[in-house]
Amino acid sequence: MDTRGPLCVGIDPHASLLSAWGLGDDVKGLETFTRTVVEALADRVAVLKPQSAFFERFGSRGIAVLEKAVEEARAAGALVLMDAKRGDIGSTMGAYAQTYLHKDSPLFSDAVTVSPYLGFGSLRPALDAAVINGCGVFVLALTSNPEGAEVQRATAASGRSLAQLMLDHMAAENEGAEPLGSVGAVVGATLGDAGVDLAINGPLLAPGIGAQGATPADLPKVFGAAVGNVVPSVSRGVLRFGPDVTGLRESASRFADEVRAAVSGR
Ligand SMILES: O=c1ccn([C@@H]2O[C@H](COP(=O)(O)O)[C@@H](O)[C@H]2O)c(=O)[nH]1
Repeated sequence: MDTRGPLCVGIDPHASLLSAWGLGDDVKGLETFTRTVVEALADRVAVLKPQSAFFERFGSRGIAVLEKAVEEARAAGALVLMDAKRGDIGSTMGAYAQTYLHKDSPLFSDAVTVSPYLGFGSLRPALDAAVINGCGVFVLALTSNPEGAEVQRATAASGRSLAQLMLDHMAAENEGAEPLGSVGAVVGATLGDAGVDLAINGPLLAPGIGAQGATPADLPKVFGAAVGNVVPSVSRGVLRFGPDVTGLRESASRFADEVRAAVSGR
């Protein structure tokens, strides 16, 4: 993030994008789409975020495309954040941790998104694996979709919102870590003022820029004093400029410039 700027670009091979790129909605189309994005961006953006669902829908052959993309993106110097939003009882979380956060796994990634809504403690195997293996987890706090609020803004027994309760757990995990801890939060860029304490001493993934209507200019309002720790994420907003490699690069570069201007106030 220091050398490349904080932008994260999502790899979301929607059927509609495959079609717009002149590709089939099949494994060959998926492979061409993914390779094009990785070749265009992995040597320049800080983070690439494959959305696992779009690969899983093609079964084992889709997963094979995903494995190759993870390996090639990391080899080109991008961090890979696997957007899989896993969450389960602790014993099953252990298997998810092995899938994404263990070095000998074919899907080993720099970080994975997880859901804490089976209880923050259920994430323990992933939290521990992240620290041991030098990786990260991004925990859902306040998601970018409007439906999220009915759960995430609900009041917990402590009187805090559920999202704040989760953020407080994240802050405890990251306490004392420098420069930032291994536990990040997912907080949508679409929220207006987030209205929670985001001082978790960890990175803040901000999806929702582009197709969901948020812009980089919204980041200071949503994140306040924590804006310097934000990793803004755009998928369709960049991908719609493909398959032209220059189009993809220019679009990512425009978003990166807008983020820089918004965060520095210039
Ligand atoms: O709160 C969340 C968490 C994750 N996402 C994911 O990010 C991308 C957004 O894609 P766009 O095309 O930029 O809208 C997608 O993979 C979501 O599953 C999110 O949107 N909000």
